[in-house]
Amino acid sequence: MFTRFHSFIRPIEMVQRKRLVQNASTAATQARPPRVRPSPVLNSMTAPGASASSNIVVADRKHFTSKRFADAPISEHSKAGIKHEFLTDVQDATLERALSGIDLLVQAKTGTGKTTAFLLPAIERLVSSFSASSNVGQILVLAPTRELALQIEEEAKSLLAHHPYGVQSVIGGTNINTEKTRLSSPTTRSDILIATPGRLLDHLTSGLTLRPSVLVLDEADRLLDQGFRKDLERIVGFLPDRLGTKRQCMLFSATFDNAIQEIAKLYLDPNYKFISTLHEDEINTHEHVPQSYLITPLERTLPTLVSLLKHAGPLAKTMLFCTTARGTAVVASVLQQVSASKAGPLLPPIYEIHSRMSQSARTRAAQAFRDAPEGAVLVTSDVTARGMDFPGVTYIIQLSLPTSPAQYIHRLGRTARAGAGGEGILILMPDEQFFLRLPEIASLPLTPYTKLEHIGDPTFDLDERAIGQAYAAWLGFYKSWLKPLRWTPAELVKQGAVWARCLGWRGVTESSGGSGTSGAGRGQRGGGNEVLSWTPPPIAKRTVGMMGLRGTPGLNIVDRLDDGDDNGGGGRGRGQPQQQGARGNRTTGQNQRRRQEKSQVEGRGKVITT
Ligand SMILES: Nc1ncnc2c1ncn2[C@@H]1O[C@H](COP(=O)(O)OP(=O)(O)OP(=O)(O)O)[C@@H](O)[C@H]1O
Repeated sequence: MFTRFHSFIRPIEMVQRKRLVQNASTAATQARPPRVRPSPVLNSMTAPGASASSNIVVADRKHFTSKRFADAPISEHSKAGIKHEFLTDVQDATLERALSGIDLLVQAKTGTGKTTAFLLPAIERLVSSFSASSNVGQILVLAPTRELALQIEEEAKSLLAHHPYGVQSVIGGTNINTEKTRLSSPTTRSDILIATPGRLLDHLTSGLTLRPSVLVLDEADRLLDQGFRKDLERIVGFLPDRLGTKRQCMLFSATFDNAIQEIAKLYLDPNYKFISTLHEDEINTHEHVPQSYLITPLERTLPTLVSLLKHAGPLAKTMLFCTTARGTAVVASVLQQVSASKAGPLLPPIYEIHSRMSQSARTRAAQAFRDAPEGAVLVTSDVTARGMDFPGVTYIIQLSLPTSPAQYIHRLGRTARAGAGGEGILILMPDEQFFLRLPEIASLPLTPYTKLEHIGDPTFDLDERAIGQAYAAWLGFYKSWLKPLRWTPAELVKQGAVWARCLGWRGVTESSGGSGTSGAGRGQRGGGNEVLSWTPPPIAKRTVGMMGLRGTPGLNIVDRLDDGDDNGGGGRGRGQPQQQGARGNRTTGQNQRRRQEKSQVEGRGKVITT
C-alpha cells in the first residue's frame, strides 16, 4: 500500500516549498512579470469552465520558482532548447545536485516538470563528455509504459534541438528489427535511449551492449513494483558495475511505496540524496483541483457516466479511467453508441486506449486525443495513468476502484498540470466506499458530487462476446478485492451478473428445466407456469479455475468458449480496434514479455491486464 516516503528514507533532504513560494513572491515584484509567461503547453490549456477559446487560467503558481533557465548553470545549447522561462520547484531543487553527479531519489507532485528535471542534467552530462560518435544509450531512461517512453523521447528531442546528440526509443509492440537497425546505424545518434523494460531486455539478450553514465527510472515506484522488478534486476545485470563506471542513477515519481526502500539500495549509491518538494504533512494532490466522489449502484453506472459527460459539456476534455482493458473497451463501445444515437445527449468524440489494442492504434488514439483542442473523451485503462501529459485535460473521471491510492493520485494528475486547473470525479458503487476511508485517500479533499443530472436509461447494443469478455475481466478484477468489499465469491458472481445485465446481456432462456450449470437467476413470468432461467455470460472452466472460483454457484461454466479463448479474450467486440500489431520475428521469450508489458498493474497481488 502506498505510504508517505519521507519517514523511512535517509538521508532526507526536504525542500522548503514555503520558502520557495516566499522567495517567488518577493522576487515577483522585482524580477518577475506579474504572471509567468505561459509555456507553449500552457498556451493550449483551458481551465475548467472556461471556453476553449478563452485565455488560460493559471490556477496554481505554487510549483514555480523565480529562477530563470537563462541564469541556470547549463550550456547555451540547452538553454536554447528550453521552452520555459522559470524553473519549477522540482527542477530547481534537483538541477545543481544532479549536475554534481550524485544519485537522486526525487518525489514531486504530478505535472510539475519532472521530465525536464531529469533530462536536462542528463543532457549536460553528454555535453561534458562530448564524443563525436554516438555512444548508444549513454543516458538510459526507463519508463513503465510505451506511451510514456514516446512522450519522454519527444521532450528529449525538443531539449536536444540545438545539440549534436540524438535520442531513440525502444518499446514493446513495435518491430524490434527496425529498432536494431536504427541503434546500429552509424548515421543515427542514440546518445539518449528511452525504453520500456521488456523491450530493452529483448535487445540486451540479443547482444546490445550498453554502458550508461546516467540511468533514470521515471515512475520509479511503478518500475520497482512486482510487475517489473525482475526485469529491472535483469537489465541492471547486463550493465557494467555501477562503481566501475561511476554511473549516476536518478529515480523519479510522484509517489513511492514501501518496496522502494529495499530496491533503492540496489540502485542507488549509499550517499544518494532524497529530494521531495512535498511537505511532510502535505497532501499529495493539487489542492486547487476539486475532487469529488459519487456513489451509485452498479446497475446505474453507465447512465451516471453519460450524465457526467453530458454535464461536462461538449467542450470538456475528459479522461475516463476504467479498471481493465476489457472493461475499457466495453465502456468505450457503450459511449460511442450513445454518442452516435440521435436520441442521446451530445457527447464529444470518444477515443479509447488500452493494452488490447495494437501499438499503432494506441499511438494513434493518444495522438488524436493529444491534438484535440477541446471536446474529447479518452476512455482509458491505466496505460495512461502515469506520466502522460495530454494538454488541456479538464476532467478526470475514475470509474470504480483505482488499484491503489497511488494510482488514484497519478490518474488525477493527468489534469491540472503545469499550474493549470482541472476537476476529478471518482465513481464508486456502495460496497466500494471503503476506498474513501483508506488513510491516503481520507486525507484528500474529496467531497460528495452533487451536480448529477437525470439522464434516463441510454440504450446501446453490445456484441455478446464483448459483454462476455468484460464480464470475465470484471470478475477477475473484483476477485482481488473480496476482503475489503466484504463479498463472498457467491456475492462476487451475483454482482458480476448485475454488471453483465447492465451492459445489456440478455441471457434469458425459456425452459422448464433451467440451464444446468448456471442458475444465476430464475423467476416466473406473467403469472403463468413458464419458468424463466437467466444465464450469465459463459465463462471457460480454465478461467474459473485461475480465478479460484471453482464451485461458486451462479456461473455459466463451459469447457471452452466458442472463439477458443479460454481467458475470455482474443475476440473483438463490435466497433473495437483490430488487435493485430507489428509482430516481426518474435521469440517465445519476446512474446511472454510482450504479454507482461501489456499487464500494467499489480492489483493487490494480482496482475490485471490494463
Ligand atoms: N519550467 C516549466 N515551466 C512551465 N511549464 C513546464 C516547466 N517544466 C515543465 N513544464 C510543462 O509541464 C507539463 C508537465 O511536465 P511533466 O510531464 O514533466 O510533469 P511530471 O512532473 O513528470 O508529471 P507526472 O508526475 O504526471 O509524470 C509539461 O507540459 C511540461 O512541458
